[in-house]
Amino acid sequence: MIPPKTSYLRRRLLSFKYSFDGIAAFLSSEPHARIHAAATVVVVALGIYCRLSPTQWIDICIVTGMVWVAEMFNTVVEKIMDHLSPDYHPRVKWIKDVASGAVLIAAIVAAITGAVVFLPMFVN
Ligand SMILES: Nc1ncnc2c1ncn2[C@@H]1O[C@H](COP(=O)(O)OP(=O)(O)OP(=O)(O)O)[C@@H](O)[C@H]1O
Repeated sequence: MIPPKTSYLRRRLLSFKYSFDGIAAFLSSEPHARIHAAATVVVVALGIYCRLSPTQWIDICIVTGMVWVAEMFNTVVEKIMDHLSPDYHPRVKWIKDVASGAVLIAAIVAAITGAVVFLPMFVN
């Protein structure tokens, strides 16, 4: 917790630090996160190799970011539910399944976008 008398600027800097701590915790504790990181590196390398246009880079950045955000929120939902309700409960199943469905939608949209951007460069 940030002490109440901390200056505004220092509060903002500490908030950034905690956010980066969260990203580092996600990367170090979740195998899915490392798979996403590897996939992101491959996509960026492919984008550089294919000399994507600025618009194509924006498309790829948006869908890649969507997958990261969905996966991180899904993980948070899982952790919250495991903490609050470790035993089997149909409502927990509903909550976890919907959160996981959000990740699937983001992944499908990313896959379609990736195919639309990259496939024409290799098929012609
Ligand atoms: N406490 C519970 N009560 C009811 N169903 C649960 C519970 N915990 C898990 N499940 C079911 O098992 C599925 C997987 O949940 P789990 O917490 O193991 O996620 P996971 O396998 O780590 O998911 P991911 O692959 O997204 O990381 C859930 O989507 C849900 O259907």
